[in-house]
Amino acid sequence: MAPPGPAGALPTSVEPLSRSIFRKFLLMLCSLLTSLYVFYCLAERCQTLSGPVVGPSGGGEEAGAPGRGVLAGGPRELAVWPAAAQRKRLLQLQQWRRRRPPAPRGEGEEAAWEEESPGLAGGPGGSGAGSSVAEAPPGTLALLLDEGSKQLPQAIIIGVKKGGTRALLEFLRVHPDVRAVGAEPHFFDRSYDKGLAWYR
Ligand SMILES: Nc1ncnc2c1ncn2[C@@H]1O[C@H](COP(=O)(O)OS(=O)(=O)O)[C@@H](OP(=O)(O)O)[C@H]1O
Repeated sequence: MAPPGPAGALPTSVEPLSRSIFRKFLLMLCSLLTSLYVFYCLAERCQTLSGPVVGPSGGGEEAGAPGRGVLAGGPRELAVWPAAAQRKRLLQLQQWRRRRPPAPRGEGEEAAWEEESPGLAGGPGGSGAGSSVAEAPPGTLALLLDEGSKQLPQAIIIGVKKGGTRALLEFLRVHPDVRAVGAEPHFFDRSYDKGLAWYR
């Protein structure tokens, strides 16, 4: 029979075991923290990236065939972008209307308001030397012209077939103050008898 070991023999056999568990725990904690940090960095990077401009999929006249030479993104994509910009501008204008001081007002009040909202102070509704539509945020002009309501167009592109009218429309559409119909309405040659109510 083996002689009993010295006092403390049991703790020495247990110690390496707990040490290895502790080391594993540390390793797991480190890898968890590293993956959390990587995830955090990626999330931050995603926020700073601009979102993709994605148009609704599907064919149709507006979708445009490849190789038509309009823009690399294709007409569908361009048709979507103004809608997002419009929503943003609508919000801007709503904020601007909320913040606009009631008229009439004194010179002091106006100056204070213009200090508070320098980017919007030039919008219509303001007065004085600094007020002009050009100083308002982009897209304000279209909103102030009651964009979204049923109106007759302010400009019409007329052209022969294969004359490059689609390309012109798509390039104009890029501007945030330009709102264009999706498909060609063909009012004057096909739907004139339906009247202006149809055209609006
Ligand atoms: N800047 C410029 N220079 C030369 N050619 C151009 C330009 N812009 C558009 N295009 C060509 O015009 C064709 C499309 O014209 P439309 O948009 O009027 O076509 S459509 O009739 O409405 O279908 C189309 O030609 P095809 O590709 O032969 O169909 C376009 O490539």
